[in-house]
Amino acid sequence: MIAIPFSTVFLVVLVTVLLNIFFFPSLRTIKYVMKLPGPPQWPLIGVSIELARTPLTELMAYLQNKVINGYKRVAHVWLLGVPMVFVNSPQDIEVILSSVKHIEKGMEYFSLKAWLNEGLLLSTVELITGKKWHTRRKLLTPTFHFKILDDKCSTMYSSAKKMVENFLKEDGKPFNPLSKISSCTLDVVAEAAMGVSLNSQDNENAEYVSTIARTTWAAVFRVLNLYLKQDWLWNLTPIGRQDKKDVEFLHGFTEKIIKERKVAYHDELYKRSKQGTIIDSENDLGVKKKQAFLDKLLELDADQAMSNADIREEVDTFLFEVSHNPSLLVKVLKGHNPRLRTEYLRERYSNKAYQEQLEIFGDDDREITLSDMQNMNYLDRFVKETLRLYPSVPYISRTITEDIHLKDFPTPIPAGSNAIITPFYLHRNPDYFPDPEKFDPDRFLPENCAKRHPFAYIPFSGGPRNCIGQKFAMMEIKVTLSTVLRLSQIRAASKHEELNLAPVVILRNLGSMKIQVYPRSSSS
Ligand code: HEM
Repeated sequence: MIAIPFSTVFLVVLVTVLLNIFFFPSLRTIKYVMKLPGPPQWPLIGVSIELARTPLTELMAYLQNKVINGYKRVAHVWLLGVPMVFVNSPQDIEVILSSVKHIEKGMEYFSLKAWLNEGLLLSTVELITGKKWHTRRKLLTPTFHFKILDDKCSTMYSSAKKMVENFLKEDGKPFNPLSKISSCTLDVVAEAAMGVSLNSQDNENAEYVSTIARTTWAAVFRVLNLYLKQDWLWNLTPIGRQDKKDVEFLHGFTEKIIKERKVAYHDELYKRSKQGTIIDSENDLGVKKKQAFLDKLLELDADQAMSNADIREEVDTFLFEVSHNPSLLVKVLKGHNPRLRTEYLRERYSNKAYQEQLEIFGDDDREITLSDMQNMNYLDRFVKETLRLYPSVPYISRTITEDIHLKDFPTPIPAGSNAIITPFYLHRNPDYFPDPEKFDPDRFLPENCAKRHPFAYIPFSGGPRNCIGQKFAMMEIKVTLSTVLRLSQIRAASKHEELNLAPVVILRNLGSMKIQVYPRSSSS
């Protein structure tokens, strides 16, 4: 038997491990990235060790010190061989986001893949047909048309009303509203986009909401500890094993929704065919009817244009996106802003927003309509300003497949790097938002917006891969806030200092965020 020296075995193991955990960019990418500005760091390993050690709640401050402050345009850091290029100015961000070339999502999104697969958020351009994302986006865009949303006001209003009733059951005692808001949003999206009643507000789906929170946390943990990228290594860890179970649970939940709607859809189809009316996409006048999201997918399923797995990845993606709204609503309700503190909602701003509701509805407790919403100009600015300070997507990333040449900038951002945009800091750029920490809805008066660069404010991203659900999201937020303001009064019960923001895929508060809710009397 030939004796293999221990040093050779050690070397082979080391190389295998390195090959599994390290990324190897091309020499050309390395050459150009090294020419870009950036903080002092180890070559290629970069900030990997520091990042793995940084607690989630300190991550935003860490990024600010490392790659935002002092870098008006571009800064690079390395993460286990991955070149991360932070792009900080609206002019340069526009070049990336508005391009049809740079639409491939960044490397970091791999950690959501097991759950969301090739749904719209993560899907890229297919190698063979070059079409996956384009085809799906084109298909799904009409399902968020305002004509479809028009019918959804009523669903949104009754869910919001139920949420306020649940708030009021707390009898004015301090409580964390997140789970109640999440259940309300889940119900709205399930009903409005999928045609399924979930009754989450009666506490039936609390596990789904908490599992999403755990899965997104695990996804961020994995990116920060990038040596866990390989599935075999990830599945060896306790967090990885729990994550696998969670993803199975989330998939089971969506499959149940699809199955339920499928039965109802085919029943409807059967009834119509018996009555001699066809359930197709044209109305009596021969005008193309807009279909809601899940029905559109089921129609394609019936035509065998989409498989069960295709439908599930889209439904998973849309249900995941639901988690943006609760995170935002909590921030609005809690009113965490250093300048305004606990009096924020009760006093100046909420009074203004409430006065607007009074002007529209008076004492009438009727449902809200789309045309009411068009008159809520102040509420609109209020929500936009909240999204400026607390964009629920604080970090956007793209894999760069072709060099990007920025205007008046000596070095290209080379193909093979990851371009990163941070709306959280972009929205705090004093060149575009003077005194950036000040909460001031009037920044969004038309005359003030007209002067601003269009890519200085991008809570819903921009360009071809912007948020497909933004009209739906804005509508739901406004219906919910209008209902909350009309029916109740809110006080923040925890202090601004107790806030602990962390980018857990979306921007979450890991600190305390209790509120107190009282009925709105006509005199208040
Ligand atoms: C306050 C609420 C929301 C905010 C701030 C928000 C923000 C965003 C942002 C910034 C992106 C781009 C992400 C990236 O490029 O990595 C995005 C994408 C997306 N959003 Fe939203 N979103 C919200 C609510 C929703 C809702 C309610 C839905 C669906 C019902 C939705 C569906 C999507 C989808 C499918 C994409 C991927 C689009 C694509 O890549 O083509 N979003 N969203």
